[in-house]
Amino acid sequence: MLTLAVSKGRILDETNELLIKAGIIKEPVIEGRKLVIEKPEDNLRFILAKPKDVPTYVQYGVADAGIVGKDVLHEKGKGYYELTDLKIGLCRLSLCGIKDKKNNQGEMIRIATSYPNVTADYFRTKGQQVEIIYLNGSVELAPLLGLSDYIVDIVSTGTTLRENGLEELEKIEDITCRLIVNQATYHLKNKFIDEIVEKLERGLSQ
Ligand SMILES: Nc1ncnc2c1ncn2[C@@H]1O[C@H](COP(=O)(O)OP(=O)(O)OP(=O)(O)O)[C@@H](O)[C@H]1O
Ligand SMILES: O=P(O)(O)OC[C@H]1O[C@H](OP(=O)(O)OP(=O)(O)O)[C@H](O)[C@@H]1O
Repeated sequence: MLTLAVSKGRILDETNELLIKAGIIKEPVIEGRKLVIEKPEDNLRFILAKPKDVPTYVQYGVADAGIVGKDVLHEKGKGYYELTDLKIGLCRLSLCGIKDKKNNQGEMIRIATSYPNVTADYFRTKGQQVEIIYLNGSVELAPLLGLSDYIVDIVSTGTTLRENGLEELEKIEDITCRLIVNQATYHLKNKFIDEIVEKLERGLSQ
């Protein structure tokens, strides 16, 4: 039996589609109030977790493996093996700001984001000092209200930016979901993990 932590919310439908296509499960994992879902017929148990918590469950070994976006992994660091790019949950992390706005020279730039580590890495690489303001969501509000000069956030269709008079200035990275595996599980249940990876890769190429 393998325990798989999957992300609740917007990527669950695509996750189900891929797991079914790969022949790993027969019926979808349904998001309701039940958070642990047993699928003895597939020799699997699913944990429905908040995306940002998936790496924690895997790192501590209460889940053997997990499916979660690269944005979360980049932000939360290591402690697990990242095995497969699942090519679902496609979006990008970008630096965005108010259309055509110029900043005052010489002032420290403020960036609002839910991704403070990714943002800090990005500006460190550029050699630019910035002030990072953490927000949980609706980050696009920050430049509109004068809380920040820019934001670093997920862009998918670009609708949220457009509807708020913002523009994408620089893409930081493309995001897709990854299969991550607990390090001990990887060694102890190697055959099962290899089988899952093989099935996923076959599912992806269909
Ligand atoms: N347009 C998008 N906006 C946000 N996340 C997206 C988008 N497209 C794909 N994703 C992926 O989905 C994940 C976020 O899923 P979701 O929005 O359900 O979680 P959340 O941010 O925890 O939600 P909530 O807003 O309820 O706190 C991201 O980590 C990212 O990998
Ligand atoms: O380019 P788009 O297709 O408009 O998608 C991007 C938006 O979607 C996400 O927000 P979400 O809906 O998760 O809400 P949040 O702002 O509360 O995180 C993200 O943070 C952007 O705001």
